[in-house]
Amino acid sequence: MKVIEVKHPLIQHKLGLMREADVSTKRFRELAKEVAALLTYEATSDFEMETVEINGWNGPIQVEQIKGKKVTVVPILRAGLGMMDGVTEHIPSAKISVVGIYRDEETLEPVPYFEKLVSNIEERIAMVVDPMLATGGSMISTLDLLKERGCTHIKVLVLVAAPEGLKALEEAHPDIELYTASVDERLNEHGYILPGLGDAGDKIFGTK
Ligand SMILES: O=P(O)(O)OC[C@H]1O[C@H](OP(=O)(O)OP(=O)(O)O)[C@H](O)[C@@H]1O
Ligand SMILES: O=c1cc[nH]c(=O)[nH]1
Ligand SMILES: [Mg+2]
Repeated sequence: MKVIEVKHPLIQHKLGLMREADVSTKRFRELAKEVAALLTYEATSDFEMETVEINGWNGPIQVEQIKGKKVTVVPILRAGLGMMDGVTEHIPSAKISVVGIYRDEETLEPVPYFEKLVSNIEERIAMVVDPMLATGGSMISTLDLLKERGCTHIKVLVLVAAPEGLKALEEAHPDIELYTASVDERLNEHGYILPGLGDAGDKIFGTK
């Protein structure tokens, strides 16, 4: 599995602001979107290009365009919705495939509850977004589902990843690429990432 921890100053600065204990819902939501947009910039840097001829102001010219597969963004409900607009800011034509999974607070096991994928998803690059990769269970379950539906080209974007989650994801899905703003230290005894962000879903939706 290719893990890219993006150390760009804008990303690191914004992530630092998100870690403030008293960050407001509004600010957290804005920053989640901004960091997602910056991760998208990095995650699309290997998209294949082709030269095409167009009519320029002074006659025919050759320009570079992105070639080949189209994109579907896959937000994992709920918290993944907080990153979705950051991705579509740069890829406005992307179709959206929604996966609903929550993590059981006692067992930490993923519980799937919703799925609405675009048709012909196998023809698209899937860009899966979720702010937190903790045990990795929710992401592994999502990627299991996407592969069952035929996806072969998957990029994962998370704001913060725990080493434990990265290890589990590597074992389950070694073929994917993961982009993150930070590989944090560890999980605590309740499965929360340290130093982490706290409960990202609650912070984005204001449910606490
Ligand atoms: O790697 P894991 O151990 O599976 O944990 C990470 C998951 O937990 C959070 O979702 P949560 O279950 O809190 O749902 P929510 O987005 O609705 O708040 C987070 O957004 C991830 O989906
Ligand atoms: O640290 C964590 C772990 C799981 N889910 C979150 O929102 N935060
Ligand atoms: Mg949550």
